[in-house]
Amino acid sequence: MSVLAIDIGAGSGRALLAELNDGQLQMKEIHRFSNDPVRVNERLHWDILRLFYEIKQAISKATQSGAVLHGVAVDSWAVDFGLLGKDGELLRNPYHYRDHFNEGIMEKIHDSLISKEELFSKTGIQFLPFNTIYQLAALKEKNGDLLHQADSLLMIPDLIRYFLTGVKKSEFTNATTTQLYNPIKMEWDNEILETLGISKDLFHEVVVPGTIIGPLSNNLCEELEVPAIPVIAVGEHDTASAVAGVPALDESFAYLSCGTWSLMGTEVRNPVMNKSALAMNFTNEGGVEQRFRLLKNIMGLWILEECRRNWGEDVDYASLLEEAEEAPPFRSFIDPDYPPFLNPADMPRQVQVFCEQTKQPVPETRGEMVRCIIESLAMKYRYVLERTERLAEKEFYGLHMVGGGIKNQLLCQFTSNALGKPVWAGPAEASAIGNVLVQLITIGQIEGLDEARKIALKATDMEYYFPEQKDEWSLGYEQFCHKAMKSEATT
Ligand SMILES: C[C@H](O)[C@H](O)[C@@H](O)C(=O)CO
Repeated sequence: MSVLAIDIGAGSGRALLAELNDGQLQMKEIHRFSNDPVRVNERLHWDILRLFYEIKQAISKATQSGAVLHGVAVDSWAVDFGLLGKDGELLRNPYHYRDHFNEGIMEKIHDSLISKEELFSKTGIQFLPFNTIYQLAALKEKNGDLLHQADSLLMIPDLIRYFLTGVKKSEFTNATTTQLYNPIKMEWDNEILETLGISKDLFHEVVVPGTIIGPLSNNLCEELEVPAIPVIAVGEHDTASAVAGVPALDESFAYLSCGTWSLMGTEVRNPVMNKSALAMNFTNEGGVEQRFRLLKNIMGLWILEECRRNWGEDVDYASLLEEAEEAPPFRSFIDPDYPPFLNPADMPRQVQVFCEQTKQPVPETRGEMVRCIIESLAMKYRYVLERTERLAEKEFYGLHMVGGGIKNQLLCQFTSNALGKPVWAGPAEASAIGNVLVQLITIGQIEGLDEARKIALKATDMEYYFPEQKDEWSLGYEQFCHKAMKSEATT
């Protein structure tokens, strides 16, 4: 019984054809495509119709390979959405969360409409300026017309699933990232929507991961000449699928999902919505089997990707990492979550500005810059893991690192050094694998998540990193906290 997993990240998408044979997961990547946001005048859009075209290619390739598909499912990044008109048509290409359209809205909302304390007590979600709630408030302020025309709001995977089936449903893990969903009541929070003046009629029934939504639409079956393959809602927030794909054998473990973003935290049975979680700006995003992901967003490898884009894409990663290894250690640090790093015009310059403003040596060479970024990420991982342990009231022996970022072995080693703990790295395709595993659970091939993670471990070539130069890195961490994190010293 084969399934097809479509995983769309901020930079690229992939389709994995998979099945379970004698308890062994067999997977084959049958389609890979780039995900290129499109700027039109000032606005930054996702090219959603192109992404749907690529997904149709993947379904064709899968069926032409002779596989009999018992499920297809999509996962992608969070917070972004599409609006449908009363005719069921997409009103416009969804905005990209890095668009400057949302700037200043979060402060306005909390100064005038609802306090952070009240919003956190209802949603348990971290405050990030691009959360769906602020994107909607920005639309209401700057383009209320569009909201009037709108009949439905669907998150990116919900929207693609609607294109596949014609059925409008919202999936739980992604719904929680909107900061409009109440995990205690397990429903959209109408009081928040009322306060913001956003119609609750835009929102659809929320389904949990493992729900079969329905077959591919007749139109699509005819167009692609494929059977009515069941479409399954999995952990559609890619980080939720990544956490489902973590090959952990312990009930409680620490993970770092490392890609464009770094998401660090642990898995809990109930959301942690106390004063400390609010003060440390942690989030409680929904997980598979109704678990919750207590985590924190860290800006991640986006900073390095943007430097590389600025220096020219022909600059290969390997030589950048070699130059970084040769650069002097602990020369200067940045706080990766310094807000201007979200989408600056010139990332290398922005890193230099941070070092100038904090009176640290300014990285001049690419090696110095890349080392500064990777060391700072590793130190921030320690900073966040210590706070995760405080909130979870548990010390973690080591860290599971998953996602494309584990291909950066220097980052994995520096992370182990900074934490002073072992790092177990793999799988790189955790989101796609988590997507596959939830489909296989849904069609009865695997009993549940715990068994699925054992199967993920068997299917993964794990890499192990052990801490080196512990004393030097502890001193380096003090320098990081003093130089780069002093504005956050209180949390
Ligand atoms: C905005 C980010 O996409 C989101 O916070 C993150 O969790 C994600 O979806 C990473 O792919």
